[in-house]
Amino acid sequence: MTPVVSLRGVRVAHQGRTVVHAVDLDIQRGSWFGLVGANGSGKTSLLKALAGRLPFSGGACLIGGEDMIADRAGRAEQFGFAPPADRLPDSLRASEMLAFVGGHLDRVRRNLGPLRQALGVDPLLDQWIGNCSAGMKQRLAIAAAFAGGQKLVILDEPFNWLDPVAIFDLRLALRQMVDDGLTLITALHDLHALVVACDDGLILANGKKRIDLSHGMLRDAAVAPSLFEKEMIDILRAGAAE
Ligand SMILES: Nc1ncnc2c1ncn2[C@@H]1O[C@H](COP(=O)(O)OP(=O)(O)OP(=O)(O)O)[C@@H](O)[C@H]1O
Repeated sequence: MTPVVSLRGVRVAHQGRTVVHAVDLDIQRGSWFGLVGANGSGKTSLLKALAGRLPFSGGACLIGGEDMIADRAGRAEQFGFAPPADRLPDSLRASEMLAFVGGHLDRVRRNLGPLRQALGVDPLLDQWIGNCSAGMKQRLAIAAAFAGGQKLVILDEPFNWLDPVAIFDLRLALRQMVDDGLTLITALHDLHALVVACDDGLILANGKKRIDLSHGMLRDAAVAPSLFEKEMIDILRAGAAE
């Protein structure tokens, strides 16, 4: 099967310092890809570049078979991307922010599908964003990534700040959307979420690919999660020590 996203040797730099080094990855359409790595390992930089919020400084980026390495605006159109929850505009109501992203609130509601219920979006719509708690802002940031209706969505640590019920409901709703054709790419720190939700993934260490997490590895991990956790922690510790 041809991957919908294919990266070859991509690099990302901040102020001339390369923080993502020659990463290769392939993501299949209708799958959930999990990116794992230590703090500062380059996950956000890689995801922002893929979503067109940063330039790549080298490599090849094929999306739907089209080379988009130099087309930041094109990548930004292709991907729904959650803004950082603490950067949402305080002076807007949630409904205004979501309508701004999605064009019209009715369209936003349709695009959210099962997330509308899972994130409890409706009771938040009339709230001023500046009056929302950290978890409420996180729900709105995730909703913003889906408001435009893209079939490729990137979420950077989506479960941060959410309460246990919201984490559970969000995971199930996202999985349902992936099973219905969404391609989802998430940075994750939670190895449990990686195992129960993701189809494939990779571990980044110091901006380099450490290992691919294949579908088979993640299915085996679901059978022996403690063993998998220990192996992953050893890999992450070794990567951080290099
Ligand atoms: N705006 C920036 N300007 C300069 N350097 C940056 C900037 N953003 C990130 N970096 C650097 O890039 C490297 C990778 O950071 P990045 O945020 O991509 O890591 P991460 O894996 O997402 O980390 P975390 O798990 O803590 O969110 C770090 O060394 C960081 O200091």
